[in-house]
Amino acid sequence: MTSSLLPQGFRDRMPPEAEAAAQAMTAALSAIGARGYRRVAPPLAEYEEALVGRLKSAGARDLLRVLDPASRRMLALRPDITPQVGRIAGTRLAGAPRPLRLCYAGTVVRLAGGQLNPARELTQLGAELIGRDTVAAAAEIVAVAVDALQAAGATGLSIDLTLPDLVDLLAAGPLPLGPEKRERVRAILDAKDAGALVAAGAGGYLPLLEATGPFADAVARLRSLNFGTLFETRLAGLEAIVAPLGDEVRLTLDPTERHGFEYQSWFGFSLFADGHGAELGRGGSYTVLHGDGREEPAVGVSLYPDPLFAAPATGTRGRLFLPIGHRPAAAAAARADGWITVAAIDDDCDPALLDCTHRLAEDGPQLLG
Ligand SMILES: N[C@@H](Cc1c[nH]c[nH+]1)C(=O)O
Repeated sequence: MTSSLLPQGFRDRMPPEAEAAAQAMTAALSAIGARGYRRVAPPLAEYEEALVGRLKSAGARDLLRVLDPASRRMLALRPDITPQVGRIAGTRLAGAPRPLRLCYAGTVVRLAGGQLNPARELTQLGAELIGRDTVAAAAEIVAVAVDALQAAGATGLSIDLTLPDLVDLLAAGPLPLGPEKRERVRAILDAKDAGALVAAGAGGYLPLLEATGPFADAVARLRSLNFGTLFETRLAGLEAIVAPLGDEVRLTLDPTERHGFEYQSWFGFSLFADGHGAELGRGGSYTVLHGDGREEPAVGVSLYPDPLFAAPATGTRGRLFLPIGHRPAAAAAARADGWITVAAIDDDCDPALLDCTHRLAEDGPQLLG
């Protein structure tokens, strides 16, 4: 039925999913806020060029556009809130002290759904740390992401790390490649196509394809390639970023993964949780462009928590039916105690049909028989 009422990739969120979503979003945002991130709320639509112009190497991909009759200009619905936060940091908050910590939550819209997830409207919430992209800044963002996902109810987290600009780093040093060849080699590595790599004359990059998997093993394998000090600095950086995490977060490394990391620079990561095949978040280091051409380093994370919300909201005791003539003070006390109350409006109201689990009696809530 919805499919005929709503465009493909858009859907209604219904109880209990919508309730679980609201609750989990609040919990995740307060976990981020508790680490000093101030909330910003940029608009759903902007001028198209403003949406793509603020992050270095962000392309005009994936935009759902509308012609605005008022300004006669092209507007785009935001596919990602990070560039908007970059715009705010580079304009209104250009003079604010650094590092600048900002967080956000809202809806983003894609031109087309992904292979795994056909949704075109997604909830995105996240945190951006602007003014630094050091190992310490990245470590904080990873910790914030873990806190926020756990607050939203995710368990069994795993993080897949990547080095988005690895090809540029190696091409300028130990594995020389002309600029014209780099894009091709990046695409081949992304597709993990060993044959094509050799055919493209970039056989030196082959060991990178094998250095994928559990973090410690993959780092050891990469380290043994002896690609020079700059590369070694990157590996040590990754180790320092994840060192505080402890054993409860599983770690993997896929050094050549670039899909979804179009504007990230030296560091990128994706987040997963038990029971959910789809990625729950993604982040990394990037560059904010200011109006005067200045570039500023930043690191951040965006969570896409929709898959977590299929579970019913937790932390409430149940739905308590309030019969006609109940004492309002008793009902208020029950709500304060975590009950959801559903009051009878007239004698026709049936507690079972109203999804109630309990009824408010003289001596308190009673299980409905
Ligand atoms: N907004 C990016 C992730 C990100 C946040 N900050 C830096 N990178 C995404 O959704 O892919």
